[in-house]
Amino acid sequence: MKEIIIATKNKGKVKDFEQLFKTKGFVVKSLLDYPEITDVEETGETFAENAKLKSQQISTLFNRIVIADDSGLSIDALNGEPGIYSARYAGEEKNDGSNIEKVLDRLEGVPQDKRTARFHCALSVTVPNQETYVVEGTCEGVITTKPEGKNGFGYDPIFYIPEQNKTMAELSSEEKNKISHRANALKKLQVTINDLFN
Ligand SMILES: O=P(O)(O)OP(=O)(O)OP(=O)(O)OC[C@H]1O[C@@H](n2cnc3c(O)ncnc32)[C@H](O)[C@@H]1O
Ligand SMILES: [Mg+2]
Repeated sequence: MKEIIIATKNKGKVKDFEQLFKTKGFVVKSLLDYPEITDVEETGETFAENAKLKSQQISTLFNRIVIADDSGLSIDALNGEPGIYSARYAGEEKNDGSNIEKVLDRLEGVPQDKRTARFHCALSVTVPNQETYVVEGTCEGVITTKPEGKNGFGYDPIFYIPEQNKTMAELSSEEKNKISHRANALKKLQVTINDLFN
């Protein structure tokens, strides 16, 4: 099995990528396997810029092909917040429950038809000292008035997908990885990854 390094310390993302890459014959390693590596500072202004920062810095460190993911939730009624600040929306501790609570507070009283939102995922793959490829994927949804479902991570429990009639957290991992922003971005990267690893 080929090994691929994902420049993330987010357990929820690692689980998604393990599921996504398992069917493609890859073993996924992440920065959770290298706790000594310090976080890459996300100084970009877009998901794509932050993903590039992460893949380029970690690829140089390992001298290996590295994929990074920068992702988040953009809510129309909040002018696109939390956006690139999704992880730390409620504070530096990056607590999913507190982030959800802050979103629901900010959307208090906003009617159902005005709670549209989308998940964004930018994936960046860097070949050491060579090129970096960036792709993006989104998934449209509606923010619920209370969390529903135990699967997934982050904002999944409040992200309702009308076509599925479920929140992202009510989907199984397999179902999520068919329709998510991460899966939609990875589909655009598949040919490049096959070329790079064969
Ligand atoms: O930078 P890394 O180490 O990858 O970890 P991170 O959690 O800081 O990653 P981001 O900066 O990309 O922030 C992503 C945040 O967006 C949210 N998010 C991203 N993908 C999600 C998903 O599939 N379901 C729910 N929330 C998601 C969640 O709050 C994440 O913490
Ligand atoms: Mg981050």
